[in-house]
Amino acid sequence: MATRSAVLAIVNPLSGTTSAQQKKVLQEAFVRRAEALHYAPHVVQTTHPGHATEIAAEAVAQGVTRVLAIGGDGTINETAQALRRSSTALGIVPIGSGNGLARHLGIPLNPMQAIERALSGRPVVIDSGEINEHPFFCTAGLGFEAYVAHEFAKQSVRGLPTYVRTAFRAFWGYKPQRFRLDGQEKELFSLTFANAGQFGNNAWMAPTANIADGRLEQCEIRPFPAQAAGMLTWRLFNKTLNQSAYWRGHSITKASVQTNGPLLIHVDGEPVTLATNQVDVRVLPGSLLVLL
Ligand SMILES: Nc1ncnc2c1ncn2[C@@H]1O[C@H](COP(=O)(O)OP(=O)(O)OP(=O)(O)O)[C@@H](O)[C@H]1O
Repeated sequence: MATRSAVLAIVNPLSGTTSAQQKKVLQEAFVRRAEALHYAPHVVQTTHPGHATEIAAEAVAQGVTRVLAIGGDGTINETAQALRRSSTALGIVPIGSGNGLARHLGIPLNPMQAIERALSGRPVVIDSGEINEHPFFCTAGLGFEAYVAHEFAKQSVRGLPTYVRTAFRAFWGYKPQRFRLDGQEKELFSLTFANAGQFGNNAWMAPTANIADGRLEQCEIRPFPAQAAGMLTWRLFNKTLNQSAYWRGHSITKASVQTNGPLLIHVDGEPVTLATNQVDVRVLPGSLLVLL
C-alpha cells in the first residue's frame, strides 16, 4: 500500500472570535476529512507569537506538501513566511477578524468549506512582499492604518465591531504624517503597499491589485477634510476608492520611505514598531503556492 502523504493544520487557539469548542470541532472535522481523502493529518496549536513560522518551517523541511493555517491574517502570515520559495503549499482557513487574503483569493469564509478547498484544491503561485525584514502577503502600510492596527491590538475584544469603533475613535485623534517617499517629501493620511487588494472585511484600498503580477500597488491617501471621510469610507467598501481625488496608486516593485522618527507600521494588519525611520519595500514575485 502507498504511504499516505502528510498534511498539517496549524491552529491559533486565540484567533478571531470563534470559541475554543468551535475550534476543536473544526480540528476534528479536518482530521476526518483528511483521512477520508487518504492523507495522514496532523494538527498543532500555536503556543506563542512566531510559533506558526517554526512549525511550518519544520513541515517544509520534512517535505509536507500541504500546510493549512487556521487563524486570522496574522497566523496566515506567520505560516506563509516559512513556505515562501518552497514546494509546500498554503491552505487558508480564515477564522480571523478581517480575512483579507482569503477574501481577495475567493477562499470560502465558511471554515469547513475552506478546509475542503485546502485539501482538494490545486497549488497556485502568488507574489508576496517584504517591508524591511517583515514578509507580507495581503497588505502592509504606514500612517492611519498602522495607527489603527496599533490601537486595535490594545483592545481586549476582537472582531469587526471593535475594529470599526477603534478606527472611528482613532480618526479624530490622528494627524497626517510627513513621509519622504522615493526621495519626494509628502504629507499623507496613509500609505499602503498592497499585494492583495483589501485589508480585510472587504475594505478595498487597492481595487485593481493583482496578486500574481509580480508587482505591488502603492496607494497614497492625501489629507482630506473631515466631511470627506464618509464618502471615502463608502468608496473603500464599494471598491471604488481609486476613483477618489484623494487616492493615488502606482504599480511598483520596490519603494523606499523615510520618516522623522521611529515608525509604526502594520504587516498584514499586525502592529509593528520599527526601530528605524527607514522603510524598504519590495515584491517577491511568484514566491508562494496557495491552495485554491
Ligand atoms: N498561543 C498564542 N498566544 C499568543 N499569541 C499567539 C498565539 N498563537 C499565535 N499568536 C499570535 O496571535 C497573532 C494574531 O493572530 P491571528 O491573526 O490569527 O488572529 P486575530 O488577530 O484574531 O485575527 P485578525 O488578524 O484577522 O484580526 C499572530 O500574529 C500570532 O503572532
